Order: sequence, then structure tokens, then C-alpha cells
Amino acid sequence: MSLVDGWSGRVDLPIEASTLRWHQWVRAAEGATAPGVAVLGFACDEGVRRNHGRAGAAEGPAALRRMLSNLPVLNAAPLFDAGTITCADGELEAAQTRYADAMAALLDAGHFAVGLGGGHEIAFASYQGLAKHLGARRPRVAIVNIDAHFDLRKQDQASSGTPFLQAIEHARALGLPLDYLVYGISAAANTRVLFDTANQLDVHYVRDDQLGLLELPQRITQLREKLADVDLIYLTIDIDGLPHAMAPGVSAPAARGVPMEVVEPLLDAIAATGKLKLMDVAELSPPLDRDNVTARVAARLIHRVADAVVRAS
Ligand SMILES: N=CN[C@@H](CCC(=O)O)C(=O)O
Ligand SMILES: [Mn+2]
Ligand SMILES: [Mn+2]
Repeated sequence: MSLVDGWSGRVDLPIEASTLRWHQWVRAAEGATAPGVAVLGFACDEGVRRNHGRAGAAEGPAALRRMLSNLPVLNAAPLFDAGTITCADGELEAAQTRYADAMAALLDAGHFAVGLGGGHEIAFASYQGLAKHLGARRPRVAIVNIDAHFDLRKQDQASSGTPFLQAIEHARALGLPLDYLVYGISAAANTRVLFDTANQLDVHYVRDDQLGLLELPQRITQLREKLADVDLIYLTIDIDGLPHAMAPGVSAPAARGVPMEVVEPLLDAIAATGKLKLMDVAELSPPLDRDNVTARVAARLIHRVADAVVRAS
């Protein structure tokens, strides 16, 4: 049994540093005395519901903790859990604000913050947390999104389909330089107006059918170039950017998707910059999952990026 709610798993003997798993290593964030990796849940379905999707993402944080529990501890960095922000029906914006406040506190404490979604409305909450943390500072920020969708919808109401347009407009109002890069865009899952919006906003996007292994070296070179002038990075992984077979547990599965052998090197390149300050995983919908495969994939990506960030720091 772990010291922190929601974490439990296998215990290997003898109990020593080399046999530990995350459920044995994680501690409550409020007791943190040193910076480390800190997870923060966002149990929210409201954005997906408003976007006419299939419910279930609110169960994401609990499923991710279960899957992260048994993963091995790879480094000596402390691991913290800052709990979960919940979202009652209809109060999406208030929940995003609460999440942003909690996220800003984690960033203020020097943690690498890992958001456990929740629908992709977590992204505007994470971005707002970063903006709060920055205060009057104006570094150049990049949001890198792995996603089949742009999520640049122009709508009266915030939803899981609007977070990056919201972030871009918010950053413009603040005078915060913000680049938005998306990897995995599906030509079959975004209408022309979304491509037009992306082009008008100078979004850097790469389609799923342009992200095979053959193109990977040039894509990584291009990504490194795009991130060279950036001061800090927020990475968001919409798990529906992966192939349906590996990520069935999502509201809007990808007919093609970007395979793990391409996603992981892209994530490695982002972490290796040393500029990655926060990440989140969105759109995991446990009721739609099959044998926890989607949660397992999401947990693996978090585990990999968190270790790479620690090593790059
Ligand atoms: N965050 C999800 N966004 C997608 C959902 C697409 C769908 O439900 O088919 C979008 O709004 O484009
Ligand atoms: Mn998506
Ligand atoms: Mn998305």
C-alpha cells in the first residue's frame, strides 16, 4: 500500500533503491522540501461533453495513477502527487482556474509538472497555470501538441476543441510570445476552416501521414530548429494522436495516428532541450479502453518524458 491515495502495486524484495516502483516513491506534494516531478490530476469530462464527444475522460487521472504505480523508479528525483482537481457539470472555467492555480504553485516550487487529464480542455488550464507562474516575465513559450486534431475551434463556449485558440488569444493579450506546434494532424479529422485557422495563426503542423519512420530524422532536425529560439516548452499529448490499436480508449480515435516509434523520439528531442517545464496527457477515457492499453501507453509516455527531463536538468 502506498502512502498516497490512488497509488498501489507490486513490491519487489529486497526493498531498496533499485527495486522501487512509482507507488513506493511517490509522496504528497504539500510535504515537498525539494523540487522533483509532480503529478496533478484534472478529472474533467465537461470539455468533451461540450464538444459532443464520448464521456469518460474524468476517470483518466485515477487510471493513470494505477498504471504509473508499477513503473520502475529510474532516477533519484523526488516524485510528488498534488491531488486531483475535479470539475462539476457546467463549471469548466472555474475548474480550469483551480487547476491553473495548483499548476502555478507546482511550477513556482520548481517541479516538473505532469497533468493527468481529463479532456483536452486541460491544455488551456495548464497554459493558464504557466502564465500565472510567469507573472510579469515574457519568455518565448512553445506549446507542442501531439494530436490528431488542431483544437483551434472558434466557439462561444470553451471545450476540449478550443484550448489552443484560447491560449494563443490569451498570450497575445498578455504580450507573451507563444508558438504552437502540432504533430499528428489527421486530414480526415479536421475541417478546412481548422486548417485555415492554423495557417492564419502561423501554426507549425505536421500531418500523421508525414510522420513515418523515413521522415523522422528530418522532422527531429526541424523540431530542434523550431525550439532553438524558445525559452520554455509546454508539452501536451492528446492520446488520440496515437494509432487506434494502441489508443482505443479515447473519445475520437485516430484512423491512422502516429506510431510509438515516431512519438517517442520526438518526445526525447523535446525533453533533451532542457526547456520542458510542464506536460500533460489528455483525452484518455478509461470506460472506452481495452485491457488498459491506452492508459498503459499514456503512462509509458509520462514515465519516459519525466525521466528524460530529470536527466536533461
Ligand atoms: N479534443 C478533441 N477535439 C476534436 C474532436 C473531434 C471529434 O469528436 O470527432 C475536435 O474538436 O476536432
Ligand atoms: Mn485529439
Ligand atoms: Mn486534442
